[in-house]
Amino acid sequence: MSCEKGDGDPMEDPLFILESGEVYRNPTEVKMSQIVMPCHANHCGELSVGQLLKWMDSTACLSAERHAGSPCITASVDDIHFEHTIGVGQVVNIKAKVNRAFTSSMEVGITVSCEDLFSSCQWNVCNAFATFVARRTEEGKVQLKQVIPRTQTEQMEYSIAAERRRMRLTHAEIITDLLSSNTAQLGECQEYQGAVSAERTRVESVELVLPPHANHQVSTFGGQIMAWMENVATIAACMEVGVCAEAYQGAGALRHINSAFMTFEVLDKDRKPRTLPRIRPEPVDGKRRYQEAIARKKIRLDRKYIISCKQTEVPLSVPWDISNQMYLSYNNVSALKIMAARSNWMLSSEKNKVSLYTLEENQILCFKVETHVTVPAEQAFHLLSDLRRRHEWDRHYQQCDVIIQADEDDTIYRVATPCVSKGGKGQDFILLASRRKPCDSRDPYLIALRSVTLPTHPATEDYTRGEVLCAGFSIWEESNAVSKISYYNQATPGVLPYISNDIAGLSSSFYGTFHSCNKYLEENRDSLAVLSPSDL
Ligand SMILES: CCCC(=O)SCCNC(=O)CCNC(=O)[C@H](O)C(C)(C)COP(=O)(O)OP(=O)(O)OC[C@H]1O[C@@H](n2cnc3c(N)ncnc32)[C@H](O)[C@@H]1OP(=O)(O)O
Repeated sequence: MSCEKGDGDPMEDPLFILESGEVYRNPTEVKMSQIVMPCHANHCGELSVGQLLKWMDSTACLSAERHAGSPCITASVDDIHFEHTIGVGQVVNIKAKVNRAFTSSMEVGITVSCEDLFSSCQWNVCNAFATFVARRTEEGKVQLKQVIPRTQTEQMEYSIAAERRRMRLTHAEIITDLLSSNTAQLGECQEYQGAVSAERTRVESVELVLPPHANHQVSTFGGQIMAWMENVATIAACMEVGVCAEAYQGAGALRHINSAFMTFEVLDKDRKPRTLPRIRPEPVDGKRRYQEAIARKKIRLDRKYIISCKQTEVPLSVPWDISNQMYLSYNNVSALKIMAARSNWMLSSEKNKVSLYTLEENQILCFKVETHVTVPAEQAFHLLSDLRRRHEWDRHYQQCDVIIQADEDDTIYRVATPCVSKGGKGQDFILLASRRKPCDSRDPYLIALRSVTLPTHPATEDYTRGEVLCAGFSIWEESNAVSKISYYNQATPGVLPYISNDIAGLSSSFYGTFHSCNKYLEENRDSLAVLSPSDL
């Protein structure tokens, strides 16, 4: 844990001075601070996670309602990783703001930090994303107003919120696919000596919903339900605890309310993780749950590895497999969105209406080439997203083959490029191309590219294996007939030989290549059938 004194990231500051000089505060931001008292603590004297979830839910609900202007309800909360425990006497600071509104639902970003008042130390505890839905009215489903992102951070969050939504709405499908395609790899339920029967860890609690458990809409607080769930999970605790909440009234039937999977790490007296006894699952359903728990663990680890790591910490090429396809695709698109949302791009040069921008951050050079074409954005998107046609305008794409058509939006290609030095070898790249159409008029069309590794396509002697960390196109519709095309590339050592001359010389083949790109797009502006690789 690092002790950070001070005001934190200026981009995160609620009062932000815009380029126009205007002082800006996010209108949906809600902040709440609480001192942790013994009544909030668990048996270890630390703030109970359930209590924290309650506070987070209340803060986020206020933020959602401030945006919606009407009552809202918690639909779901994405995985949360709690990085630190919080002790009695410490202060919890919770900040929530609406990142993006869709139709009737909105994503609320929540950050929790902890503060020791007497030492002025503060540290991050967790970041979470919750989805709130505006309650239907007599007229039906509510159409929320759009969020207008103003700062760079807000623009990034707005843009990536669409990707997170895509992921959360397909989460159940990922688990099903992983179970059906990968059962053998997930591991069989083995017999272990001293294993504890799963039935022995079962804990049930019945709670009577009383007025203090209700929210201002006089229904049970989502956070309260999460707190009750955390309570039973703590009593049952092994590594992953499945919790199901059901409700009934009088002699009425049980109604499923919510399910959650909580992961606990048990520490020994030296605060080191303890090895826990194995679980012996019950037959049939128990074995299914056991397999599902292994699948979820794999997904959690993939998510943590691929999504939570900082760009600079992830190895350039991540192994691709069907179970992490969704996260790699997310990572691919969100990395490009983050690069595109940066506001500190410097114009290096301009020629024939093609502009070259550079950006240097953490000693990594990124560049952006921007141009306008008289081609509708959707057509440009189709033409540019089929990498097999890129040789028609980019001489670096000597050969390009589809290796895997993962789904309609994700394709893995092998691209071979000519050698750039005398007597040297050409390079080849295994690239994941992820395409996205806009969710609304504030989104561009996107084609994101990054390297992946595939056991079926190892490096060969004939080529040097190159790697792309983050590259791709964003295509904005400027009018029905005109689009703005931006090409981005984060220069890894493998890509540098192709660009260093241009950046230094501020001219030559960049402009040639993008001039050819314009020509290619304009010549194919009216081509009727543009095949996507999946049509093959
Ligand atoms: C995490 C803690 C949750 C709890 O503790 S439960 C206690 C508090 N919450 C509640 O009582 C909510 C109970 N649930 C409900 O009322 C409904 O399921 C809910 C959330 C209104 C959705 O109703 P539906 O019939 O599915 O309505 P719909 O298909 O028109 O969807 C409305 C919008 O909600 C979104 N949605 C539904 N389930 C989701 C989920 N699991 N995660 C993220 N988003 C979700 C859905 O995409 C739709 O969004 P949009 O309108 O297109 O913007």
